[in-house]
Amino acid sequence: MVNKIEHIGIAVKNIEDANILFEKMLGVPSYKMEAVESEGVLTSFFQTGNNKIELLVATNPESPIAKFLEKKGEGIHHIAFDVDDIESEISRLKKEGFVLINEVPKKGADNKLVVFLHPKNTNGVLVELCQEIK
Ligand SMILES: CC[C@H](C(=O)O)C(=O)SCCNC(=O)CCNC(=O)[C@H](O)C(C)(C)COP(=O)(O)OP(=O)(O)OC[C@H]1O[C@@H](n2cnc3c(N)ncnc32)[C@H](O)[C@@H]1OP(=O)(O)O
Ligand SMILES: [Co+2]
Repeated sequence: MVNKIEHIGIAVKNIEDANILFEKMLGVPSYKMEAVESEGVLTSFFQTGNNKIELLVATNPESPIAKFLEKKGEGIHHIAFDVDDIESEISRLKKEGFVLINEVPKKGADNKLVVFLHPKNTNGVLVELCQEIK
């Protein structure tokens, strides 16, 4: 079951500047900054009500965020959904014909297991599924 939107990922060039901007915009400070080496990203999370924003800056030139910024500039990078059982969602979505970028869940930020669906058959939207690590 795909539940609520877990976070919206936004690619930024400078995380310090973006933190200041989003704190002004949302009226709350970032509650957590966390590097995810495997993705070559440093993340910064904001929460307003039930909504989360994940700011992402590249920590190396091979990072997907570096490539995205080069190609498209700053902006919305992905939409993440909360799921109860990531393994069953993987098999369900594969049966539905979606292309998974990683078929084995990997450790994401904010204590989650994550997989990504390729934007080529999601109407151009990079979709992430997140399961809370209990
Ligand atoms: C996991 C930590 C954290 C968390 O929440 O816990 C994160 O969210 S980390 C986020 C960063 N990690 C990822 O994005 C992993 C999944 N992404 C990838 O594997 C790649 O970025 C991929 C496969 C989506 C694209 O990589 P590729 O090397 O193929 O780049 P191209 O520029 O050649 O793109 C191919 C094609 O896809 C379009 N594209 C790329 N990125 C996006 C995007 N974010 N949203 C929509 N579309 C995207 C790109 O425009 C190309 O389309 P084309 O029509 O061929 O121009
Ligand atoms: Co994310």
